[in-house]
Amino acid sequence: MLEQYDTFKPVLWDDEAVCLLDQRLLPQQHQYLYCRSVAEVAQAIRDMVVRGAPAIGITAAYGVALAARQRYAESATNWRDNIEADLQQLEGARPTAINLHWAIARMRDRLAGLDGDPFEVLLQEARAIHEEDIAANLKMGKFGASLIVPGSSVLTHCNAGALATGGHGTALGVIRSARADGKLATVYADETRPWLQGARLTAWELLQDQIPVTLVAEGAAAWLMQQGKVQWVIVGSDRIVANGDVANKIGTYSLAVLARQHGVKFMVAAPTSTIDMAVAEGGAIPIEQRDPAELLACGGQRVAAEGATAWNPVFDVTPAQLVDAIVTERGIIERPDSAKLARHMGQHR
Ligand SMILES: CSC[C@@H](O)[C@@H](O)C(=O)COP(=O)(O)O
Repeated sequence: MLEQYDTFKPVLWDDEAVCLLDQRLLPQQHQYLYCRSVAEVAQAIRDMVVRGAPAIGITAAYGVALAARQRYAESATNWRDNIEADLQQLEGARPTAINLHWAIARMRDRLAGLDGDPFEVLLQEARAIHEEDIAANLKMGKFGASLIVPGSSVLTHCNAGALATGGHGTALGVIRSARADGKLATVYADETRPWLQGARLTAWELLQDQIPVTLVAEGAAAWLMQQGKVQWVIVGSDRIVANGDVANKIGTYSLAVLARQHGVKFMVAAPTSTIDMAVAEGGAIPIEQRDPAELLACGGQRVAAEGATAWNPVFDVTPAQLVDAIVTERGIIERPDSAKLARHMGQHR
């Protein structure tokens, strides 16, 4: 399935290395970065070579396979103890996306019972995580598209596409499916400062699939909605917690407030690997703060006045009350709350 599915592949395994389409360089350059050690994988996640919650989970899973090969070669008896430092290094790469922790926890469970050389088994587990993510996105794309009335226009934020996942995408998976059903009029994409995931990545990715896209500055969203130009905001998520609160790219919360004000529907598309039932409410989600320099510059060029400082949280939390639908590979949760999330995740209350 992996081999046939994508027109481009953000994450690949290539015998000796985890190969990452360097998303810092898109859309101008299409270059793969080869990571041959777990330290290189963790660095690539920290530096945004690969980004998007499911994609960093998949990358880390391949990173665990790399680490196991190395640790087993160093010591066939102590590799299981020694690999723990590698797992922690990967977990520490980015704090908000739960998929990273979910994937490493699954790899940790898998390696616990292994005898002999662990590499092949762990590589298969990483491939399974990768393939399951694509399958989940294809399903949620269909569920999400079923909510959209023909002729609708949508606004998306950041990049929650194939680039951010194993393939197909979450929010962009819904958009791809709705477009294939002939339901979509216009797709608007926020440019998404400061990394410009919307302008650089979402626009590029949609155009690869011949889906026209219209960029807007974040500041244009209120006016776009006031003018009646969109019926849905569709976003992905880095972590959905037990009460239905949603962490996603900074600016998502503003869109949800604006959507409610203007009678626009708000959809979150994410696999169940993004749902963290161990956290009760959004206030407890760790929010990544990145270097203020990312905000003070654009395209590597300082734009802010010398002496200005910046505050750079890169995610925010949208309260569940502002969400009309969470869509996963299992189905649709309308107007999410704790009881509905628990039912969806098979936890009886
Ligand atoms: C399917 S991706 C969902 C989210 O990870 C995405 O919307 C997002 O916020 C990505 O942030 P990024 O900082 O680019 O990793």
